Amino acid sequence: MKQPIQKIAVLTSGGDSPGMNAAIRAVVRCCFYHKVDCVGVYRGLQGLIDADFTPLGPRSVKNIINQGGTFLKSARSEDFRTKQGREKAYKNLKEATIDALVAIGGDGTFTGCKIFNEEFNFPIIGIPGTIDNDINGTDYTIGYDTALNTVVEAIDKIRDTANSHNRLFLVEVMGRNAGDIALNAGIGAGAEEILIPEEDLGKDRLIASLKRSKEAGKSSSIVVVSEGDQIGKNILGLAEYIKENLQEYEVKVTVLGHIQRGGAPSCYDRVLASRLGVAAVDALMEGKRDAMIGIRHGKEIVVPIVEALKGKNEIDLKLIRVADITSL
Ligand SMILES: Nc1ncnc2c1ncn2[C@@H]1O[C@H](COP(=O)(O)OP(=O)(O)OP(=O)(O)O)[C@@H](O)[C@H]1O
Ligand SMILES: O=P(O)(O)OC[C@H]1O[C@](O)(CO)[C@@H](O)[C@@H]1O
Ligand SMILES: [Mg+2]
Repeated sequence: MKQPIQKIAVLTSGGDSPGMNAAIRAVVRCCFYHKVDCVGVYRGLQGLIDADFTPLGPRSVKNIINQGGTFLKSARSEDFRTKQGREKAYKNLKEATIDALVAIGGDGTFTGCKIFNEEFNFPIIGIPGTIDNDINGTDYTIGYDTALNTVVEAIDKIRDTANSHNRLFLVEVMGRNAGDIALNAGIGAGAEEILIPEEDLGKDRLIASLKRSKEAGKSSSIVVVSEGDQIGKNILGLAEYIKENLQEYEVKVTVLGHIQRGGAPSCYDRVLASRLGVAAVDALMEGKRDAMIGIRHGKEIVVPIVEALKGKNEIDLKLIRVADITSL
């Protein structure tokens, strides 16, 4: 018979994302609700290897629902990629009498957790926390909505100056290999063109489209470029290409960078994080293992971790059409 869970650890791993604190808070308070102990792990999976643990109670997580970043800190751990590192992590978990783990992070974090579970049969539930929205089995990841709002606000400001000077701006946004941020923020900010890894626009089509919009009477242009897009990977090179092939505009480049990962979480992300945090602990208490809690059609769902790792949610092709039509 399985031992009942008496102590749950929680960690945040990979790139931080707004709402991670709200998720930790929900996990801690749901542990309290179930009368099980909760332990925070500092610096993600690396903290398991270094036994960097701290006890957490409901009051340890006061006043953090509105804070960006993660008070438990995050890390990208090279050690956890090694068998030796993971053995140390397991030994530390056992010594601290921790029975289960809630891991808040992205696809890399879940990959590490899946391997760890296969090796040591250790109960883990994942919560998708990444601005990239690049995880299968959940409509949204924690931090994505806030990042979208940050990007839209920034592009709105760029639009003001682009308009005043009749300029074309290339705005690079994050998303690793996923175009979700670029596509949705691009539509929200009224971008003329959006370059995403899921659709190969090609440089010639881009130039032709920008020429058309100039001829249609537009005085400025915004091109949102996903960092993972093939022709956008070298945004400065792309700017040079546009300068050579489109004399109509003065071309400028803005790389939004890590501003997209910071800031107070939106209400949507706070609520999402709270729901997924509670559902993660509930799932562990119900005996679920090796799974991720996602949100699908507005409802919390339990997704096997292997499913969550089957690539990302497909981009909605209808959105590309919406972007094309609304930028005419
Ligand atoms: N194949 C793997 N084996 C063991 N551990 C892994 C593996 N892949 C990733 N990890 C662990 O997960 C950590 C986080 O992964 P990664 O840096 O890809 O971020 P993420 O969780 O995908 O988040 P984000 O993409 O939002 O930054 C890695 O630093 C590493 O410790
Ligand atoms: O600066 P870092 O932490 O290496 O990571 C940057 C990457 O992390 C992400 O922000 C996701 O957290 C990606 O969009 C980006 O490619
Ligand atoms: Mg990732």
